Amino acid sequence: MADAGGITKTWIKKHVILYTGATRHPFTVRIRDGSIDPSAFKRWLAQDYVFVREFVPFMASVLIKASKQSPEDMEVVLGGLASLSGEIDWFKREASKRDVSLANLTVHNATRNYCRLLEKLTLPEVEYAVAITAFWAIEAVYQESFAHCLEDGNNTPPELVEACQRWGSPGFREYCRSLQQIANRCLEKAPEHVVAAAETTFITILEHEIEFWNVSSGGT
Ligand SMILES: Cc1ncc(CO)c(N)n1
Repeated sequence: MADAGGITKTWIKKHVILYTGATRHPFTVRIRDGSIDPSAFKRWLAQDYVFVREFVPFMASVLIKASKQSPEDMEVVLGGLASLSGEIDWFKREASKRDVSLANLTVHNATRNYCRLLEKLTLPEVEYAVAITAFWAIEAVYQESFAHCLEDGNNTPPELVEACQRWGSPGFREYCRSLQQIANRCLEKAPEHVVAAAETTFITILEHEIEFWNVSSGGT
């Protein structure tokens, strides 16, 4: 990924085991190999619908913090927030196509725990540098995971290509790069304790992403 370098790039290297665990998880590698079990994809679809609905207030909280920092930051975050309305519609259409009910869903523990983290990160006392780093990390994991399903040599089932393109497209890669640049700039100016909190949050997000993929793969 042509990333923005900076502090976040050093964290990707420092925590490469976790980062690889989140961005090359068996769930998405099976999509790329064409060996994904349809029931696993349906499980992921339902759980990610729950996640994306919780992602909205978190992104709104980042937008508020960004608006106090810089007009450019606010516009990048606003672009992401604006796309969520269409994303929720996409989940509903996909669920309907695949006979996945989005009503009375069983919310798995990994999904519930990840949503609880989002709620904590939404709080006003969470520093902007921590919040924007979290936002970038969450988006970057999906970007790298699904871009891999579209790269040369993939055997991704045709009916799953659109899902992979949602997060694996060059446009989404550029959006993630913009978020990474903002995070790097904030971290360069941040006091040490804030940088430490952002790194801890980065690690925690990778752990939650791995647990979330595990559920889709049939884990607990
Ligand atoms: C669990 C999860 N992480 C990241 C994204 C990217 O928005 C998503 N849709 N779901």
